[in-house]
Amino acid sequence: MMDYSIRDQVAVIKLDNPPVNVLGSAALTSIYDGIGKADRDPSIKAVVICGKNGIFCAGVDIKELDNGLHAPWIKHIGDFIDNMKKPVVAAIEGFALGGGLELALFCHYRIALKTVRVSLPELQLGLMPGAGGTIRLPRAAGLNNAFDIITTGNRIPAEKAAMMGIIDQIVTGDIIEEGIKFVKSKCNIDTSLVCLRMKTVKYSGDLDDISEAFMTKVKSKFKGAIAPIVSILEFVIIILDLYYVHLQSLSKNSPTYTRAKGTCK
Ligand SMILES: CC(C)(COP(=O)(O)OP(=O)(O)OC[C@H]1O[C@@H](n2cnc3c(N)ncnc32)[C@H](O)[C@@H]1OP(=O)(O)O)[C@@H](O)C(=O)NCCC(=O)NCCSC(=O)/C=C/CCCCCCCCCCCCC(=O)O
Repeated sequence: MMDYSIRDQVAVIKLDNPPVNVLGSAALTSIYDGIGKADRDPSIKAVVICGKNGIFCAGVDIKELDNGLHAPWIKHIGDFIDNMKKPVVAAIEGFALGGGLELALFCHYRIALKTVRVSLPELQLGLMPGAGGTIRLPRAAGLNNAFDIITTGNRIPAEKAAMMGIIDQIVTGDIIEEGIKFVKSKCNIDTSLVCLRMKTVKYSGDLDDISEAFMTKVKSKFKGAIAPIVSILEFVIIILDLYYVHLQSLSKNSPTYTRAKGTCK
């Protein structure tokens, strides 16, 4: 499910679940174990996560979702990386889709070949991007881009993703070599400064206007399946309301305040 190797004090965790490196229970366990091993090993200075077979990852194994994925749930990997002092880079080729993009967003950095496509297609499958996509994508790409990517499921080419802030660097050549070179240059960086979860969401305009506009768009697009879509979007909106930072400054009459307050425990 995963190859673990060490190159020049960098741990290389290579997903190996042919043909498209989906994340089932066994793959998730091996990634979690690999990251833990790299973190505990004092000789390791940084980590590269990449995929075999010319693809980073096609997401969570849809076939396993019916039966329920077993621990460690993908979010545990994100929680672990969030607290790591050693930098972790996702070295992406092919596709990073759904949980695959969410795994990449857990990492401190993302580099990609020009031919890469990324997306969060969960909504089209009746799922929500519940492995951190709703939290991290807006922090990488800004609110409008994130809503657009989440609600359309469109595959975003690498260069556009880089302009949005999802990809840190486009590279050519061998993606693993590039990953090692890149992450070695980040060994002295305070990872908490590049941890997406710690960042605030950039947006321009009024939060209520932005969210209502997207809600209207989604309602018209998913006719007949409004309830789950709306609840997914409500979830996204509530996260984006940034209660910790933003709630205090909202007018008590704002719909955003009412919605967030009612849901925030
Ligand atoms: C573009 C592709 C990747 C490749 O295309 P191609 O080369 O043409 O190959 P294919 O023929 O399409 O595929 C080859 C085979 O692989 C199978 N395949 C592909 N993708 C998957 C997949 N994701 N799962 C299973 N199997 C897959 C395919 O069927 C072929 O098999 P076979 O040869 O026919 O047998 C292309 O394949 C493609 O586009 N794939 C689909 C990509 C996709 O849609 N990905 C998204 C998957 S969903 C996901 O990732 C979801 C993530 C988050 C889930 C959240 C769930 C809800 C959470 C609840 C919230 C509450 C939790 C709170 C917990 C807490 O707080 O703690």
